[in-house]
Amino acid sequence: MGYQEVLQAARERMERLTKPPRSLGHLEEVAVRLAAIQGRLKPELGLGAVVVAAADHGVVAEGVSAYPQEVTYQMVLNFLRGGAAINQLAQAVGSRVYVLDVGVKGELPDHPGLLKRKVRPGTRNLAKEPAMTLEEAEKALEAGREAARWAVDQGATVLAAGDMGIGNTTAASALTAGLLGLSPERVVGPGTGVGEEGLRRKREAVAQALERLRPGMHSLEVAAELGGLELLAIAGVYLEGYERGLPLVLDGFPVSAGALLAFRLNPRVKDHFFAGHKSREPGHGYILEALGLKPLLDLDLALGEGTGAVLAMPLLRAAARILHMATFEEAGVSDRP
Ligand SMILES: O=C(O)c1ccc[n+]([C@@H]2O[C@H](COP(=O)([O-])O)[C@@H](O)[C@H]2O)c1
Ligand SMILES: Cc1cc2nc[nH]c2cc1C
Repeated sequence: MGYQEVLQAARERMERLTKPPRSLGHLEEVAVRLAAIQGRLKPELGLGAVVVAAADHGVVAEGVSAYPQEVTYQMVLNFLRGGAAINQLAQAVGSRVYVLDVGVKGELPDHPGLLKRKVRPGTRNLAKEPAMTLEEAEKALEAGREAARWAVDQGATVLAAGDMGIGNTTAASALTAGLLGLSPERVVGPGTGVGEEGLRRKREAVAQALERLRPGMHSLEVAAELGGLELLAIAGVYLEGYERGLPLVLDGFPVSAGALLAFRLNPRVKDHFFAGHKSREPGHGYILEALGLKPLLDLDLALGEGTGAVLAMPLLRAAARILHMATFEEAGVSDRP
């Protein structure tokens, strides 16, 4: 049975389960979509994994972040030592963390939880010139695919992407504006917390980058122009995760910008997408709207790293169990007055 047939059969089963219709709210749609993705009426989720893609951004030279560039490198070390939010939240929900260096400035140590696939030490400044070449974009995408294969081969049954990159909300804003045809004013937000002046510089940087786009450009060319390397890797994580048949959980703004790119490269990935949460960053809402996704959580998070995605994984796991409930007929429960 194909995706649509299982989806239909799961919807029919949902109507016969021992509960009033639609009483499990949005989790019911999550459950039937999980059934369709897994091709079985009683879906089940085991191990979860998050691939945290990290890279630096030349656009930090424009003064667009509240933090210095070296925080990217320092936070990757923190991920490897288990001291970051994603480590603790992933541990709390029983999810694995895989770190991917696709463009961090500086030499990182070898570590069993780190895939070293640096394409270049950070993007070029997207306000002034293309963030990367098309060849570099393709390499970053492939690095994300490889990281996803690593996670799946180690037993992941549900996959998320996370991001780390000082300056990446500027790149994510540019990519979102470029792919959706939105103005910088609508998509640019405070990121790590820049003030009014910083916001003005961010909007200006995005506007300068958008001027280089030409009608009819391929999505991958747009992404190479705007960056960043980790956003391309994230698109690769989702494309590979889709091809391996896994449910895919989105995180906040930068991760969702990568997911939007994945959707443009293969629209079918959307069947496997779940929006983990709604970020505080204003541009995120436009992406979720464009993808037709309803976020599972709304906790005022604005961290990234995949935190909102792993927090939603227990909800997905629980939703899958709904289809294991007894039907009215099986349980001998009356279903009419
Ligand atoms: O996930 C989000 O929605 C999100 C919102 C704001 C900031 N971040 C994180 O903060 C960093 C980018 O912020 P900035 O201000 O340096 O562009 C990057 O490491 C992201 O993971 C993430
Ligand atoms: C400390 C810190 C941690 C982060 N995690 C993701 N983005 C981040 C940005 C900063 C500044």
